[in-house]
Amino acid sequence: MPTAAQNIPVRNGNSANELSRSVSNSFNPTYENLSTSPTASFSSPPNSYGGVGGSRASTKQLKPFHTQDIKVLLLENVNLSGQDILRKQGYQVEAIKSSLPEDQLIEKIQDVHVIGIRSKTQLSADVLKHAKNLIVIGCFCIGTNQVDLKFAADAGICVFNSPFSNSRSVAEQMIGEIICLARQIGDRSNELHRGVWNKVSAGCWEVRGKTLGIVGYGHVGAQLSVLAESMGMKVIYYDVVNLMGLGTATQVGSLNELLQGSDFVTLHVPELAETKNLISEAQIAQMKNGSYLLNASRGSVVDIAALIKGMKEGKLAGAALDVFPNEPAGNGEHFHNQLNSWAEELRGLKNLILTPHIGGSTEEAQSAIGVEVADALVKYVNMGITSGAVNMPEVTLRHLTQDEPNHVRVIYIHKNVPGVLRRVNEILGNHNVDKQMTDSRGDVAYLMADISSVNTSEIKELYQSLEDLGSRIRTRVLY
Ligand SMILES: NC(=O)c1ccc[n+]([C@@H]2O[C@H](COP(=O)([O-])OP(=O)(O)OC[C@H]3O[C@@H](n4cnc5c(N)ncnc54)[C@H](O)[C@@H]3O)[C@@H](O)[C@H]2O)c1
Ligand SMILES: O=C(O)[C@H](O)COP(=O)(O)O
Repeated sequence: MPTAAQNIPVRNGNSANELSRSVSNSFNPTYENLSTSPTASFSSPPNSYGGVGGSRASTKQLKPFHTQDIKVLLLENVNLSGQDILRKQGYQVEAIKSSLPEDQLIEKIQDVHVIGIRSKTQLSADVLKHAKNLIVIGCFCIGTNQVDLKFAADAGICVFNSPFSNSRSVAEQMIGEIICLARQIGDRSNELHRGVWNKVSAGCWEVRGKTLGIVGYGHVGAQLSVLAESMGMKVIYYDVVNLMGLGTATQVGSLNELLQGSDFVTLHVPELAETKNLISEAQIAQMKNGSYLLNASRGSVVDIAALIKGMKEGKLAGAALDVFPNEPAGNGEHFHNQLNSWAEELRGLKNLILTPHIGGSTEEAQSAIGVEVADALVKYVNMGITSGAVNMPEVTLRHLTQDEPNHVRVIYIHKNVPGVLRRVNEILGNHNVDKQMTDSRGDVAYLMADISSVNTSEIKELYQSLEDLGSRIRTRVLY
């Protein structure tokens, strides 16, 4: 088995590197040569990568093929911490600061193996169907609503995110905004920036003793709950799941109960069909007169026309919006009616804090997310490990060691239908299956097996036999 580029026979005057590149260019199983490996070379990992479990000295680093062939596209200014991890693997990394218009995204996604995005880039089925080589998507953020997770799973594309690394940052922003709204600090600051001294106390309040109503008591909501209580606020929350309240926070039985009892309402639910316009005219009508509404979840969760009405009528004393139904691809002067029809009207409202989706935008959060998601991508690309995946079963195996030179790791993503394991094990059965794990999630199942005593020619045969099964979604053989 070739274990390094220099061991590969040189054909047609090509250098070993050129050869290894040419054999591994096609990553998609539907392509000739393709593969995820039968014809590929093994390259030693850079020192940066510690692998999974066990001591570094004994771990055998698996690579799907020559790392230089792995193309990674990172959009939306993914933090350098993540870019560095991927570059140190030797992958080809292109990093772009903004998201891309759909036509450019489709063009670029066609030949990448890995894509990293944040909340803005829409990876719909229409886009993903062009991604012929894509094996994995990294959402360098919490939300994954921007990705068609089902389409991706059915196409054998694994999706990872960072479930909580920016939760604290969002919670702290909420605390800052709650105080700013209660004291009208945004308006006073804007006035003074214009040269106007306007010292008022009317309609300005302490937050101590006021009730905060949190809708969605997950990672962000729970962090916020603790911070708010420490400032002397009473916390109630509404969630579709029964959850234990932190401190003295109390769960209420309905959204209306929360709206009726809160001085401040903050929204921390995911974007779902059920959360679209969760807060509209009828819900605002339930809120206390002179209360405040804050949304840092997704733009679809609040009906903005209803919010504008509530603000103009004085039902709401203030609001803070960090997210919007349509958000620009990058930085610049974009917040006008062409983007969202009510933008100018919003800009004219008093005691309304508008922020450009920065809830998770802190140095701490972005650098932690960069490391977390890039690590998950490397483990998936190099070793097939799906721990933390949001659309595939979570499957992992103890690592192979240097003492196991003729072992290969087989990954078989397949339709979750009866009889597949029997057929796969018939194929693997000519070898010793050292360890194996399989799990399913919905229509898709993921099998990982380490088999021993496999020679180079057998790898291709093994691969082809698995590819020929009708249940196949994607086969990868790593060695
Ligand atoms: N503004 C930002 O920069 C920023 C940063 C992080 C997260 N977010 C958004 O905030 C959302 C929440 O983040 P999180 O980490 O707390 O998510 P999470 O998954 O930990 O928590 C979400 C909670 O909402 C609950 N929920 C779901 N549907 C609900 C409904 N209809 N009514 C009430 N509760 C419901 C869930 O049961 C869960 O407890 C994310 O999905 C993301 O869209 C925004
Ligand atoms: O889903 C998230 O984590 C937040 O909405 C932040 O998204 P961003 O990384 O695009 O700022």
